Formats: sequence, C-alpha cells, structure tokens
Amino acid sequence: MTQMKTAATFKSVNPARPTEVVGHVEDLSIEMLEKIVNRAQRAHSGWAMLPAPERGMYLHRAADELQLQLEDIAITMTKEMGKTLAEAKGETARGVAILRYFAGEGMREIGQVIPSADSDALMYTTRCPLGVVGAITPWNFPVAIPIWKIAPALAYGNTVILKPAEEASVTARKVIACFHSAQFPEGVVNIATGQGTAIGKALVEHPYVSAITFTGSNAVGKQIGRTALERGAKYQLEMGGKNPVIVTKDADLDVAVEATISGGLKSTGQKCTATSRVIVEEDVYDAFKEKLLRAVEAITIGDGLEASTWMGPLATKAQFEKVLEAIDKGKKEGATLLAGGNRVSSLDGYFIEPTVFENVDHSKSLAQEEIFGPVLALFRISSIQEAIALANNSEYGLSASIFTTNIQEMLTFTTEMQAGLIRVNAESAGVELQAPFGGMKSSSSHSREQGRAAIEFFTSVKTVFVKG
Ligand SMILES: NC(=O)C1=CN([C@@H]2O[C@H](COP(=O)(O)OP(=O)(O)OC[C@H]3O[C@@H](n4cnc5c(N)ncnc54)[C@H](OP(=O)(O)O)[C@@H]3O)[C@@H](O)[C@H]2O)C=CC1
Ligand SMILES: CCCCCC(=O)O
Repeated sequence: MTQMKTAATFKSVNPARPTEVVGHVEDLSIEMLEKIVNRAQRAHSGWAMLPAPERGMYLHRAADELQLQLEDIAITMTKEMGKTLAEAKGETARGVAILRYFAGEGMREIGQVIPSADSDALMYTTRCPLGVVGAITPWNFPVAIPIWKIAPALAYGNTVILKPAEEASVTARKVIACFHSAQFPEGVVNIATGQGTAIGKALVEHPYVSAITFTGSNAVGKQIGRTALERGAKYQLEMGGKNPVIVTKDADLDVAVEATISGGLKSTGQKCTATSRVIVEEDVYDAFKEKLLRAVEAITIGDGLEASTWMGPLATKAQFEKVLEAIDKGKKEGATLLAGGNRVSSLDGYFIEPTVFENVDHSKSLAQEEIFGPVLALFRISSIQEAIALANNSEYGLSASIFTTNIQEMLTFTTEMQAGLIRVNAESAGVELQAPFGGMKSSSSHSREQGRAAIEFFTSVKTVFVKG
C-alpha cells in the first residue's frame, strides 16, 4: 500500500537503548486516514463476494509470508518494545498459526437449519460480514494481537484498517507488508499509523467504519465504547487485568513458583493476563515465599536481543515511569518490599528490577490497580474460601490460576472464580489460539476473541424464513 508521501513522521526508539531509533513511521493526517477508509470501503463488496475458501487461501499466503519474515519481524519487535527475542519469535510464530487457523474458517459451516412450526417453510441462519473493521491495538503483543483481530475479520469477509500503538508501529508495518506480499486486493488490508488521540479517535468516529475491535487500557477502551455506541457501530474491548494466582497447602510449590515467575514477570509483566496478585495459604506461605525470592534473585535483566537476558526493559518511557510511580505508591501505602523496587541504574534503558511486596492492604493500589510491570503482591490467607473471596475482590476478571492437587479445591475455584480464563496448575498467561479469549467485569466488553468465538463479533447473524 503506498501511503501519501507528505505525511509527517514520528520515531520509534529502542527501550533497551533509548538513543537508538528503530524506525520512523508516518504520522498520518485526518485527510490521509479519510483516503484509507474510502479505499477500504470501496474494496469491501468485492472481498465479501469472494468464496470464503478463496479468502482462506489469501490468509494461507499471508501466513507463508509472515513465516518467511519471522526472524526479521521478531528482531524488530524486540528492538521496538523490549520483549526478549525468544518471546518475540514465539509470538510471531503464534501469528502464523492464527492466520492458518482462520484460513481454515473459510471451509467451515456458518449457520444452522432450525425446524419451523410451518411445514411449508424452511428456516435457517446464515451470517454476513460487517463491512470496514477498525482494529486498534497496544504495544505489548505487536504481532499476535493485530493478527488475532485481522485474520478473523478478513476470513469472514470484512476489510480492515489497523491502527497500531505508536510504540509498535515499525513492527506493525512489517506485519501488514506480509499481507500485501500475499497479494490481497487493494484496500482490503490497510494500516493507519499515528497518534491514537487523533488517528485512532478519527477511525472510531468514522461513519464508514462499521466495527471497532480494541485491546488496551480501560481508560481508552471506555472512550471508544461510548463513541461507537453513540453512532451505532459494533465494538469489542479487551482491557486491563489484575490477575490472581492461589497457592494452597496442597500445591506443588515448585510448579507454583515457576508459574508465578513466568506468568508474572515474562514480557516484564506487560501482559493483560500477567499475574500480579499471589494469594498463598498460610501453611505454605513461608516456604513458597523463600522459593519465590530465590527464583526472582536468579532473573537476568538486559537487552532482549542478548541470549542471556530473561527479562527485558519496560516497553516505553511512559510505562517505565508509571511502574516506578506504582512501586513508590506501594511503599508509601505501607507494603513491605521483599525484592527489587528500583530502576536498574547500571543500564541506560527503561529497566526495573523484578519487584515483590508483602503485607499489602487489599484495598490499596498495589492490590487494586493494574500496574502492567514486573511487580508481584503476596497475600497470606487461611482457607480456600478466603482465597477466592480475595481473588474476586477486584474490578477486573480476566485470568486466574490455582495451584492445588485437591480436586474439591479445583472444582470450587473453577465454579466460583469470576474470570474469563480459569487455569489450574498453570500460569495465568499464555492463551491458546483455538480457545475463546476475553474477560469478565471491567476487563472486557464481554465478547470473546480467537477460536470459533471470533465469528460472533466479526459477522452479523441473519435468521432466514422461506415460505414454499
Ligand atoms: N489489556 C491489555 O491487553 C493491555 C492493557 N494495556 C494498558 O494500557 C496502558 C497503556 O498502554 P497502551 O498500549 O498505551 O494502551 P492505550 O490504551 O493507551 O493504547 C492502546 C491503543 O489505543 C490507541 N489510542 C489511544 N488513545 C486513543 C483514543 N482516544 N481513541 C482511539 N485510540 C486510542 C493507542 O494509540 P497510541 O499508541 O498512539 O497511543 C493504541 O494504539 C498500559 O499501561 C496498560 O495498563 C496496555 C496494553 C495492553
Ligand atoms: C492482551 C494480552 C494477551 C495475552 C495473551 C497471553 O497471555 O499469551
């Protein structure tokens, strides 16, 4: 896609080495966005009329292109937002797999025949695409999240305009180039880079944009939901989390510690599904805490491109400052700092030590507010009932784990925990692409992404009644 040459540009920098410019990205004007939306609108009818299996073949070719570019895109991702190269490669491979999954959707049923009370009639359901879909995405999964929105949107006959986070736009541009290399028809797959408060906002407001799918902060998500509702556009919001893990006296503590470290600190804690609250039964609290702190001590921090690095920098200067403020607030609220709590002064980039608190007041910010950084809060409890009550004491309900070998505890947890993702003896992060993904309470607008669930958002159902 050739974007207008006169666009201003903004630069994207490497959070591990902030003086290093990763790339320059078009900061589009509203007029330029207007041209992109008009092009997506014009392309829609032709794309929607293609047989679904043929649309699937385009997605397979996009998967082939992404596979070919995997190494380069993963390196760009690490440079642009800091996650380790191993995680970036894994995420890009996940993008390939998501494309192939939704390529297959072109060959699967989309409706049902429903018995009518009228013996002369045929009643059935079918589905139709929405039209032009706007996808607005954050910087923490610069490949997986855009693709798990774009792939189903395309598979079900929509055209797409991606507005990626500014801090992940160089990576996003390379992902979209894979669709163009796959020879998608002009206007079917588009990218609009620029400021969310300008280009993102204009996309949400545009009358030609039939639906908005968003992942990011609650503050922005609520704005988008209000705007979309006001003009009758469909919207899908996946937002924050404050995900708990419960460790009972019946847990395998080594498994629980490894999963808490991985779920809470991989990607430097910048996942909506990351663990942030660790609720431990008093009988095993001290033993768990000792093991956890030893594991935290062993974490290596550095540039994500270095093989020796386990945890990279925060993705942006803003996020770095936000996390330091949250840590400072936690100290002032009287929580006890057990590990970390500081920037890594020996490194130039946006690095913060993995941080663990205990004696956290559950009504205070460390327990209630999404920090989106490498910060864990420990809580000591005396029963499974108390643990689940504490875990549910949150405005969020995205992901929750329990570590136990007690079947009754597992059943009680899976029944009573108010979260969209319930995991037993597994970390709170790491969702599989074929399963529904999404949250409850303030974590979501309550649709689901990924797997077959995605068809619900990216299509409209028609109930057809045919009288003989
Ligand atoms: N639930 C989740 O998966 C995620 C949650 N978060 C939360 O959000 C916080 C900030 O991260 P960030 O990625 O900046 O999330 P934001 O919600 O700030 O941004 C997400 C996307 O929305 C765009 N945007 C910003 N303002 C508007 C607007 N008014 N209208 C339309 N689009 C807009 C952004 O563009 P631009 O980049 O130009 O601002 C970006 O593409 C994190 O600290 C974390 O708390 C972040 C990432 C993922
Ligand atoms: C928006 C965050 C997505 C998290 C996907 C994962 O936990 O792997």
